[in-house]
Amino acid sequence: MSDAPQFITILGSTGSIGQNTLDVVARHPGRYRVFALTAARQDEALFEQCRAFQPRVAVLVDAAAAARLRERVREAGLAVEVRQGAQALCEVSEAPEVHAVMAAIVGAAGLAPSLAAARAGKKLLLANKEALVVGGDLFMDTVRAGGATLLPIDSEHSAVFQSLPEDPASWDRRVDKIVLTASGGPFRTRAPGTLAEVTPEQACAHPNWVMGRKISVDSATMMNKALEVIEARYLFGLAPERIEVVIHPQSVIHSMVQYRDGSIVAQLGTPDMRVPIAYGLAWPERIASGASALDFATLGTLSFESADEARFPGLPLAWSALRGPAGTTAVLNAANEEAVAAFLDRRLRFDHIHAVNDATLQRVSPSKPQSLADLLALDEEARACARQQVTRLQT
Ligand SMILES: NC(=O)C1=CN([C@@H]2O[C@H](COP(=O)(O)OP(=O)(O)OC[C@H]3O[C@@H](n4cnc5c(N)ncnc54)[C@H](OP(=O)(O)O)[C@@H]3O)[C@@H](O)[C@H]2O)C=CC1
Ligand SMILES: CC(=O)[C@@H](O)[C@H](O)COP(=O)(O)O
Ligand SMILES: [Mn+2]
Repeated sequence: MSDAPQFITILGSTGSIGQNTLDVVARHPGRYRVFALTAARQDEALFEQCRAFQPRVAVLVDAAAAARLRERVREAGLAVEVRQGAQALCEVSEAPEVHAVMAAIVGAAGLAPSLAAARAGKKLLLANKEALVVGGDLFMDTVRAGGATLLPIDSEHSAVFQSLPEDPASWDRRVDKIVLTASGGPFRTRAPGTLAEVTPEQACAHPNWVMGRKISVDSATMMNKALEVIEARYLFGLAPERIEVVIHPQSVIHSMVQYRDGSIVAQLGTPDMRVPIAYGLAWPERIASGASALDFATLGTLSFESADEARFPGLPLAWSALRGPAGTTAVLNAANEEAVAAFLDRRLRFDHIHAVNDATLQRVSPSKPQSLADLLALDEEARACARQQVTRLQT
């Protein structure tokens, strides 16, 4: 590495992953500088980050929030250029000064700027799993064509990446299967018959991780793991049947790779996203993350169980969507985003999230998406269908 600091764009800097990324960046001021910080509408939080990290650019998607931030930045005399709108997210992802882009927007809204970073050949640190679930092969083709370096930030995929051999060309030959661990979420032992009554607050109370609301609900339905199976399929190129899920309630083993000879290599650690973030930022080096290491003397029992399909009916949708025509995973993602938003808004029962996803998959038939425009059109078609299902289930 040269001595000059590397410039980083953090998409979704006000979120859980964004804040953890800034925590790691702050520990290494000589190594990293912030080029751009972005958010949807939280101008107060973004202003505080601008004061602390002095980025060159700050982006807000919401116009009124951007106007407020521009005014605050001017009053404070900060040398930060404030830009507004979704196109500005792509501009700060592909800017020539930028070395790495942390993709930490939640949902399909992160697809276009992630693709912009990939096309521009950046080091792309991918937390935004929905972007890959929607983009699929087109996403991976863009990474290859752009000469980008794609590093997974999702804890399970970082664990798999750390457990795989260095040479991707040998993965298919040497690896038997990938085993993703799942916590089982807050309702792992709750009677399935009572899931109709759970509240957004209960669903967001993850047992091991502090995360944004959307992914927390996904963990509670195990749709997070379904999205992660799809994410693993595209990242690592193994057939879907060679990707398994096991419930491991302690979230200490972050995932595993089983080799042809029966050996299993795993990555372990305390549940702290600063570890995969620091790994991705510094790869192939290792830098301090701020996380504490495991203490085996006090760790206690590590346990494992299989996922009950009656309790978690969304999990098998990962494999069925991967078996469907190209674009099916984008339909599943769009339905789930709409269903989770409706649940968080108290317009949909928790156990109806799966009903919306399943019904949307049955009603929307994708034709092979060839471009970002095709994907966005498919995403919108599936959302419209999912919204109809939400309305149907309300009445
Ligand atoms: N949190 C975690 O520990 C983990 C998260 N991930 C993944 O990382 C991604 C981010 O998750 P998390 O940090 O929890 O999410 P949060 O909800 O905490 O943060 C989301 C960020 O994205 C911004 N944002 C939301 N909608 C838009 C939009 N339409 N356009 C532009 N920006 C937008 C938000 O801005 P604003 O604040 O203004 O709303 C915020 O900065 C998700 O894909 C998630 O699945 C993966 C593994 C672990
Ligand atoms: C931290 C992280 O990567 C999350 O995706 C986490 O894994 C969620 O936990 P579960 O989905 O296993 O409950
Ligand atoms: Mn994860």
